[in-house]
Amino acid sequence: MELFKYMETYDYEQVVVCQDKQSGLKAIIAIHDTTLGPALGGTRMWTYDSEEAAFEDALRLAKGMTYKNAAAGLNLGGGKTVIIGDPRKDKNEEMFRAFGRYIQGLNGRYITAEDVGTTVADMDLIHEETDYVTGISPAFGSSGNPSPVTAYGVYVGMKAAAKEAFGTDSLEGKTVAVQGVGNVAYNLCKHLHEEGASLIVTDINKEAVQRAVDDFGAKAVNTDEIYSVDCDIFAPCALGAVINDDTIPQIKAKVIAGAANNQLKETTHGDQIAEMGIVYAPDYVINAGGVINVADELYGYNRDRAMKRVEGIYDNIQKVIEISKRDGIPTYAAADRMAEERIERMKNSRSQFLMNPHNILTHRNR
Ligand SMILES: NC(=O)C1=CN([C@@H]2O[C@H](COP(=O)(O)OP(=O)(O)OC[C@H]3O[C@@H](n4cnc5c(N)ncnc54)[C@H](O)[C@@H]3O)[C@@H](O)[C@H]2O)C=CC1
Ligand SMILES: CC(C)CC(=O)C(=O)O
Repeated sequence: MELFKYMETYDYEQVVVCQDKQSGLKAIIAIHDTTLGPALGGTRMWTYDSEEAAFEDALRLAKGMTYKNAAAGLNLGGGKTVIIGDPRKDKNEEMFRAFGRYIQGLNGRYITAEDVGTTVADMDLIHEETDYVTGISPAFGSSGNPSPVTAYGVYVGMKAAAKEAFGTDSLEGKTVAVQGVGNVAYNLCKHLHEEGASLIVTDINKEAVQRAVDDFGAKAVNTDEIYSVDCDIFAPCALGAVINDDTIPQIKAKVIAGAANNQLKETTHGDQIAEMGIVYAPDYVINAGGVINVADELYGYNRDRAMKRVEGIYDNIQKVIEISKRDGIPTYAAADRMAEERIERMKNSRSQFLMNPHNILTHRNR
């Protein structure tokens, strides 16, 4: 990858590479755009096949956060971190504290939270070094683990997409195929099960699958079978790029609505599923519940206020569908248009993010 060329093409502001020999920290903080406010986005810890793959993931995820935060109406820009390593084996206290110092060094331009491979306990360690972290333990006046709230947002967004595809937003009797039953999807399955949906699940982690089978009567399938199962709704809730040339011909679902970031491998795949008549709930619109919840910490966390805003994901998915019909474009492009228009409007009134008292996480107890 030619980093500067890539940054220039997609308008990235900053990429910070962090290395701490003692703890083994190797992290990439990507800040895409701070027009709307400080860049807020989670920290993913994952074993990447190459450094290039880690850079690509950080960059793509950071840009996704710019669009997610803009589309959700938050006064936040987009950024994301990836830490290279195995979250089951390579974590230690010094690593997250060293990472916290790097975040502190950015002086509020970037605020972190959980993502795949990181937990509330990791965020608490980061908080030892910086206030620019959300999703820490509720004892600090924080919102805690964002995953259940992300799941609730995906659930209400899925209902809005179902209304478009099936004429009703009831999910009772619908079959939902869920790819990955981790932190978000387990909670999503709970909502779906409670409403009377049938579940088909897969995961590379056998214990996660067994839990969904035991708790929700889900049917388990192999990881490569999930695309082709007979279902009404496909919910990608693992990693990105799963809507691609190989998988699209297998998909029988009428709706794609899930938590995973960057579900479309390329935008052309969004065009293809639209041509097939599939209602696609754009990933960054439907999975904004977690960031809406943690962002509420900037105002002194209020769960009722945050949850009310998360419920707005239903309306936001409807709005995207309306724009898609009005302008004759696929839903992914409609979501991009909605986000870009908001950023553009704000760009006219101010450019780069400047620190002000509302962006400092001073409302919590230490
Ligand atoms: N946690 C949150 O609040 C948010 C998460 N997301 C996105 O949602 C997705 C899921 O996030 P979490 O539930 O937090 O992560 P998680 O790590 O708890 O769950 C992901 C699950 O996917 C499984 N998985 C990985 N590769 C797989 C494959 N090829 N096939 C089947 N299963 C596979 C993993 O074993 C794991 O159980 C990620 O893409 C994340 O970026 C988006 C917004 C917020
Ligand atoms: C987990 C969220 C709090 C933020 C994030 O990184 C995301 O929405 O992908």
